[in-house]
Amino acid sequence: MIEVKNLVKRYGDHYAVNHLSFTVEDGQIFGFLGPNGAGKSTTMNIMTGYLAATEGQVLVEGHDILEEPEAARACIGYLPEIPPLYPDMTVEEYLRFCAELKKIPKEQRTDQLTKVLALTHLEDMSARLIRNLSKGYRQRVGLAQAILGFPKIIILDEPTVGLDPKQVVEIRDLIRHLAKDHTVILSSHILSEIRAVCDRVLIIRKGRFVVCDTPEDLEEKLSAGGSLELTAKAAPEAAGAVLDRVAGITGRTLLGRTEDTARFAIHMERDIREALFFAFAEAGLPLLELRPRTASLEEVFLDLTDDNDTVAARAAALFQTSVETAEKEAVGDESDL
Ligand SMILES: Nc1ncnc2c1ncn2[C@@H]1O[C@H](COP(=O)(O)OP(=O)(O)OP(=O)(O)O)[C@@H](O)[C@H]1O
Repeated sequence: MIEVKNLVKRYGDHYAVNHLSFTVEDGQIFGFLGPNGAGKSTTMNIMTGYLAATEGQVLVEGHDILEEPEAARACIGYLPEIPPLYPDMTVEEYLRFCAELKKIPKEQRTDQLTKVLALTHLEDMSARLIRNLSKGYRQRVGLAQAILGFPKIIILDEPTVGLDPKQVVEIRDLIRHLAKDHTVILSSHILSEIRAVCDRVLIIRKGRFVVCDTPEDLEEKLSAGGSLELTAKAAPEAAGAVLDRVAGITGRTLLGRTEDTARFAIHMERDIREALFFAFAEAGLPLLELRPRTASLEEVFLDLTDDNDTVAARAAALFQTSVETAEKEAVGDESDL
């Protein structure tokens, strides 16, 4: 288990990680999702002891990463965003070197190497110089070093970045395989990636906790809050002005527009279909369509991580993760924009 408590990483005035807390239970495939610059790599680097936090605490299997770094790091295998490979070594030389650094007992090294090469489908490449490997194979070597020693927790920072679709599928299969005996934490800014393999998803934005749930519950909660799709014969601004006057709307997103129509997703705290009907009628703007909608995780993610702080705060409020935090963020983060 990993417990992250109130983690802060500041660079000057900039918060790369801003009071982030979460727990990863044993046996999970835990996805760390956020747009570029959200703070995923920074958090992972702190969790693995590569970077010191400004404030907060990380406990790995009960060991504080700062106070008992050896014990904590012994539980973790880490594939950083840029794996530290030595191009002049062969794959086998490099992995033997890593096994030594990880203090794997000598008599176990050959056996472990064989297993890890098989798991990452690198058997035929073991005698190749790393400099002569393709990007996909290099990524596998990085993965192989993370798995060596078969630590309890395996942390992978963007493990499929730059890989072709076939390689992506292979890495996903490997992650699922590893998850049978290990806790796996992986980061990505690609939602489909996380959805495909993860039991639980933590979404962060600008270094802050947004929501943590199963992919299915994330979708369900957004829909359960009540969501409608509305198309009006009006310019988006005019339709938006009508929506501003209707009570009970917790958020809206413009989904599309044509020359004379605007289509919105409306999130509501109660059934407001009648009120919408009368409001548009009163404004003389015909409602062309009004229907319930279910949100895809893609939309949940886009809303939650929207560049516009108000949109993101409203989406976060739907999950009731912390309405206060969400609202504070909407007001307090203007300087980050
Ligand atoms: N050494 C540093 N000095 C100053 N700012 C930094 C440093 N490292 C990271 N940052 C900033 O901290 C924030 C979080 O960066 P981080 O690399 O953790 O994000 P990320 O979610 O991993 O993004 P990506 O998906 O692009 O890798 C960014 O705004 C980044 O510019």
